[in-house]
Amino acid sequence: MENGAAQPVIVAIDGPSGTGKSSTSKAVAAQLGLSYLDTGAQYRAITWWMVTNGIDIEDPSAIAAVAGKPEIVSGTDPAGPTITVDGTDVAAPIRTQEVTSQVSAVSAVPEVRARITELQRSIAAGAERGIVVEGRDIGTTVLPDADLKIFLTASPEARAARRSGELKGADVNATREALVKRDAADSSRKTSPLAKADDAVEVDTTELTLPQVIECVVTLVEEKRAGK
Ligand SMILES: Nc1ncnc2c1ncn2[C@@H]1O[C@H](COP(=O)(O)OP(=O)(O)O)[C@@H](O)[C@H]1O
Ligand SMILES: Nc1ccn([C@H]2C[C@H](O)[C@@H](COP(=O)(O)OP(=O)(O)O)O2)c(=O)n1
Repeated sequence: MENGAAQPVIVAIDGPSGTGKSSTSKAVAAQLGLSYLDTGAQYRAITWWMVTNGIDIEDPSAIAAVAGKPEIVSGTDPAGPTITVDGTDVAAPIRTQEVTSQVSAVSAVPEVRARITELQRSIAAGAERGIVVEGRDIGTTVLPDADLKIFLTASPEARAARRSGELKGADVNATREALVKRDAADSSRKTSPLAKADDAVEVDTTELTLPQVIECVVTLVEEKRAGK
């Protein structure tokens, strides 16, 4: 790699839940010495704040009115990503079932998306060596000029099995249903829905191991850097 080190590289990784975005993005960023941003964690953090402050999640105008209030800070070291809201570490509470079941409604509100998108762009612009940003609308909306766009997919069965494994034996069928419902909500919202960018490389991870997916993405980044 003659010229790789100097140029910051921006990698966008999108896809539905359980396709391997977080694990792949973190590992690719660590291997290549890049920063890492989990944009889902930011939407979860603002959702946690809404829930904690008793905002009516059924009322988009109530959410919009306070969307600018919480201060969300993301630490972008892939070896130990962090997330705080108004200085409080929320890494654990943003993963509760309560937040997971409300996050699609909160993240569909345009004022929420505008706020979080601005934050994401400024984090990406400040990453000196480059960054891997994962989410749902990174390649289409947040960073349309990314150097490389990946869209991860996997069958609902594979995704549910992976997630229920994580949730220590949660029922696979219930997990699958919740997953499919959230995908439908995320894909059908008006403002920047979950979608594959026209110029994204689609990688179906159903039959691939995590190390295989990581190797595939690292190779694609290295090819980009080498100008292929
Ligand atoms: N290709 C794969 N094969 C098997 N398990 C995987 C694969 N990719 C990810 N996983 C596992 O599936 C779970 C969900 O992965 P994660 O990276 O959190 O997905 P996402 O960020 O897309 O929701 C994690 O436990 C992860 O270790
Ligand atoms: N760029 C993004 C990232 C996430 N979201 C929303 C929609 C998702 O259902 C939630 C949670 O995302 P997250 O990546 O944490 O979800 P999973 O880890 O895949 O379960 O946030 C979004 O609207 N736009």
